[in-house]
Amino acid sequence: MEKIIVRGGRRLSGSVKVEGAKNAVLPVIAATLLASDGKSVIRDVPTLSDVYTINEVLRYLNADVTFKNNEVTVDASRELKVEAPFEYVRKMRASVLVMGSLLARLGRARVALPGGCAIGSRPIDQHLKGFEAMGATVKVGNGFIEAEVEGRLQGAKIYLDFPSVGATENIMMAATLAQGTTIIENVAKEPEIVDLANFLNKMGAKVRGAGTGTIRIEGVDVLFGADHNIIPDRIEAGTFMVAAAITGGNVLVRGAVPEHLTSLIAKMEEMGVMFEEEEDGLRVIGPDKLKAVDIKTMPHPGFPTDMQSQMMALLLHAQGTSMITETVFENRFMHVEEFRRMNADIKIEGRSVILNGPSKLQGAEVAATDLRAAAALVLTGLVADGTTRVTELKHLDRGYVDFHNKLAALGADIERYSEVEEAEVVSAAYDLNA
Ligand SMILES: CC(=O)N[C@H]1[C@@H](OP(=O)(O)OP(=O)(O)OC[C@H]2O[C@@H](n3ccc(=O)[nH]c3=O)[C@H](O)[C@@H]2O)O[C@H](CO)[C@@H](O)[C@@H]1O
Ligand SMILES: C=C(OP(=O)(O)O)C(=O)O
Repeated sequence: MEKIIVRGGRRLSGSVKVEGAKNAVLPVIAATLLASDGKSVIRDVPTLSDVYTINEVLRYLNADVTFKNNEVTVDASRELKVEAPFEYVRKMRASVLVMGSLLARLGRARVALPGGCAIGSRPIDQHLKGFEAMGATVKVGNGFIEAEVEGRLQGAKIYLDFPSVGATENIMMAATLAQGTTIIENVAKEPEIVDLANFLNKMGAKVRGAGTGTIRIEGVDVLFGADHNIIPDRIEAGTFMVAAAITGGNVLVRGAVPEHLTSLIAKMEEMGVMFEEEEDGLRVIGPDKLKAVDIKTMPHPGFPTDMQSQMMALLLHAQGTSMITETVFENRFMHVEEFRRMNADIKIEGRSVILNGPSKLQGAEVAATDLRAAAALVLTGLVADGTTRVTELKHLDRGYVDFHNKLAALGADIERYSEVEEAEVVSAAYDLNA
């Protein structure tokens, strides 16, 4: 088992570079399947386990995929298979994003049912509702979802019950090759949706309105491979913003796009954190004392649920009582128990948590319950008294490249070990003391 070991008490300073966005690159790679002609070249791709997984899914589907030097090349011009099996979908729910592309290109797609995960039940009914509106027959059975259409998908008017990111992306991809015009209403407005629409348009699609509440897609007959640079990861940027603020540090987050981070910056400013926009990023200056604030997660441009646990770490360190309300996922408070192991004064009340700060945080052995919780526990370790050991790092590796090394370069006292290596370090320390 691998662990991150962090000792609290250092102020962070210097600069850190943000990677390409995980949540943008996964749908973009899924969209490359739409091209029956030509290669796609995707740049600024982060070396994350989720990227390796989506590449494996595409290879299984018979696309030719290479990944080196942060560049993914996909040639999907060969005959493709229609099925994404459970072994991939289990590893990463976003595998379900190949469904729209396969259905549009082949008229059929068979994808293992994703099931729930640590943050909620996460159904995909809105994705399927969209495919059905476009003329597909959808069947669920034997652990698979199968969608099929005779001839081509047909343009349709689709209203999403909730602005789901994945449903917006899957339906948008399917609609690019449909016959006629598709209008999707109440869509997600996340920057990653805009990035996907930009990529689809480079492939020859006609997508308008991404970033607003209504997207209009005029179907075309064929799409081609295209080149694309992925946008910077706003959640990774936000995580380093919290790292700077929690330690009272001064850090330049290179590549952070302030317009993608409006709600987070506003909340952190309310807490007393200062920001300076610089040419290549955003400087974050943490105050000596942070003020308590209330937060409610919402679809973009509201406060992102993917920053909820990192913000919890920051609020534990603030003066006074705060409330965080999670409205996007019904079960995204699994990390609360782990924070309690670090002496956090925090309680769950329905869909909210109440935090009393500043908690006298103590180092402890804690286990990551999901990707963002992993980062949040490390952030808490940066200010806890003593040593914190964070395990279950498979979650962290889904979304952060070299997290501990980036923090160490900013001055954090942090290492990552396998259990065997840790035992060696401890015994070497005993030898030195002997
Ligand atoms: C790979 C990726 O981009 N992941 C992001 C994406 O996940 P994902 O695309 O799965 O998130 P959605 O926006 O679809 O889900 C939001 C909410 O809608 C519900 N829902 C969704 C679809 C559906 O058909 N039916 C339904 O009820 C979900 O259960 C959840 O409660 O957006 C989330 C919300 O910003 C982020 O936390 C994830 O990091
Ligand atoms: C929840 C997340 O991702 P996913 O949708 O891939 O599980 C996340 O990035 O925080």
